[in-house]
Amino acid sequence: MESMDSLATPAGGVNNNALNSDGAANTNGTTNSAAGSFSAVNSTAAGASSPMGERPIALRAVDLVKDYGKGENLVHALRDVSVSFERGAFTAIMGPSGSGKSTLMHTLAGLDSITSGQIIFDGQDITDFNDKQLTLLRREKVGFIFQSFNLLPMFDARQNIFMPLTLANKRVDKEWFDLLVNTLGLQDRLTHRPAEMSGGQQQRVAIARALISKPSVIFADEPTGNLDSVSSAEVLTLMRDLVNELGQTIVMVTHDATAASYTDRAIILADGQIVADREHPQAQEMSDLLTSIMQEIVGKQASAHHLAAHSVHSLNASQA
Ligand SMILES: Nc1ncnc2c1ncn2[C@@H]1O[C@H](COP(=O)(O)OP(=O)(O)OP(=O)(O)O)[C@@H](O)[C@H]1O
Repeated sequence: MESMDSLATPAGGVNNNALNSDGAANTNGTTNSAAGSFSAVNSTAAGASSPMGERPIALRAVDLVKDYGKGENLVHALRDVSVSFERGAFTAIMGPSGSGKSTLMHTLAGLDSITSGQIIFDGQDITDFNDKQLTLLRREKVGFIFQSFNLLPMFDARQNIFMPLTLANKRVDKEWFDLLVNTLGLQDRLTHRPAEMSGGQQQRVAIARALISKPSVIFADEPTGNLDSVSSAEVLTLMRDLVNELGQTIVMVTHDATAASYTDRAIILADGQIVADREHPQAQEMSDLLTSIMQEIVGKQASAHHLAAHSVHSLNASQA
């Protein structure tokens, strides 16, 4: 098995290499979504067709540290994480439970404060942003997709999609709304409330809601965690299309190696650090990698227990 050290990329797993936008779709074997396609959209800002090495960076973390608690309760959730996310790339954040995936996503999205380090969002250093600035950043530049959809049950699909604009007191771009609705195949669902829709349909509404304000980055937290395999594939294909055809930047936390295979790149965290960084991840490769990382963690824990037990035994023996 590869050691964790050898799995890690140099300099904290950062890489500014361009991702091959063509290869991602091809190697993942994804097809155009049944629901529609974004081909009508101008993708100049996308960078989706940018040659290798020329994509701008949408989001960057430098030496990011996040601690929770104090003293005995101190937890190092992120330990000096440095990573860049290219504009127009679809990136998966993976890792065992408790490895820091949510913490990384929340800090990058300005939802959670950091202990030290720096976060550069769209060229802006948001590290010292106050609450008001962070609220504005989240409203204007960030879209969220959640495992549990988080749609408001008393509102229909149209009202849910409009919600970020309603809250920000902004006008709806009718053309953009129509494009999203057509592309996501929601034309005949707009007057339905969440309870009247399938999980896949609800998640498509949530994707439209995340996109309505044209965010710079979309953060998706286990977006297929509550979906069956058919709906998962549909949602992931749509997300892939958003990246390929709109140049949307998406950062997705997932446990699912198949979901990761739809992305351009997968980063694996273990114990608050990046231990692997793969372009064009394949499902089997990611599954094997995660298994080996878990085995390494279990092995370390077992030897720590063994060491502790041995120390206690030696102490008892010396006192006898
Ligand atoms: N609010 C908090 N207070 C104290 N510790 C926390 C808090 N949030 C997270 N942690 C700890 O930080 C570490 C990283 O947690 P995090 O939720 O980011 O991991 P994760 O990889 O997203 O886990 P999971 O896959 O189970 O959601 C864990 O040890 C967790 O217990």
